[in-house]
Amino acid sequence: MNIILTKGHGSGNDFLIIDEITNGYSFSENDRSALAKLLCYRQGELGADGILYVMNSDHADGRMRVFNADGSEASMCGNGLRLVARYVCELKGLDEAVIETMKANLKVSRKPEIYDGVPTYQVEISPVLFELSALPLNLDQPTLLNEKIEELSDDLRFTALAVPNPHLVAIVTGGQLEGNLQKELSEKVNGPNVLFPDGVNVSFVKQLGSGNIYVRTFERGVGFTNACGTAMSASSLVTCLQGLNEFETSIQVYNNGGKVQCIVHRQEDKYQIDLIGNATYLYNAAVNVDLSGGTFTVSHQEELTEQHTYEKLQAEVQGFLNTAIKG
Ligand SMILES: N[C@@H](CCC[C@H](N)C(=O)O)C(=O)O
Repeated sequence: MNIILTKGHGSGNDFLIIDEITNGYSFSENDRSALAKLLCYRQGELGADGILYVMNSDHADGRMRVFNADGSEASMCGNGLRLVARYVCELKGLDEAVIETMKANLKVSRKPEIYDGVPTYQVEISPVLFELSALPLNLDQPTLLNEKIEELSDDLRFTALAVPNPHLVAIVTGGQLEGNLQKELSEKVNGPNVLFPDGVNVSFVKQLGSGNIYVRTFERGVGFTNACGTAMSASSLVTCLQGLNEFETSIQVYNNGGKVQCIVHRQEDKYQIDLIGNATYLYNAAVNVDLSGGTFTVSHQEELTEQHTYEKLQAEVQGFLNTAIKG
């Protein structure tokens, strides 16, 4: 089959965007998963953290389905939703839209550039659920809020939440970011295990002074990525709950691929997060795929120039992190 796609990224979390609205593909469920495994394979010609399928919705402006690089489908993707927001808004000539995702219809909108020349979108991250059954996390208690999990670590305290994909968040020190601790415990909860039967995205978060945090995430279905949008949103919320940052105030969230802003809204005991950041396109490509043989060739690739501007933002962030993260 012949497929045309656009590769893009949100904070260096990179995706292949496949437009099922205009191109009339007739993918089966197995095809979508198999395409993710084949095309996202990092050592292959394209490589990505996942595929974003952009589809028609019968009640929203568009629909997003996200498949991780291992072929599993996720209920939500924050960085990916910014790319889909841009794609749908540009396709339909809109400045704001509603995108159907697996569990919610989410508001998205174009925003002033976070950095000169960097296309910027805001997406709604919601619903937020703390019930352990929503992840699921098999512990004999209803929620886990800044508490230890003895099977995972003697020292770290975790908060578990679904936004609505599952996240496990720990606020750590600079020292705890070093070494293999995050990798080891993430591999444990994303392999066959009793605690998280569906796996979980694991984030280590460091407070960098008021209103600034650094988040590093080991993603379910992928491994370490440059950034994870839902994780940065969930982590921002956790820091507000712990009194480290403020609700209703913009938090600068630094990551290994750049920087986003999160605003955490609280209404009684309900939460919703605005995630604001880049939606950068890297190239357009056409591929010829033989799914039964598990091979593909790239027949056309057109590089875009947006990344040059993004790299300036990235360089500034890297400079800041080199000193900020050590403290
Ligand atoms: N990178 C994404 C999340 C993608 C899905 C995640 N790996 C999962 O399986 O839940 C984001 O930006 O939120």
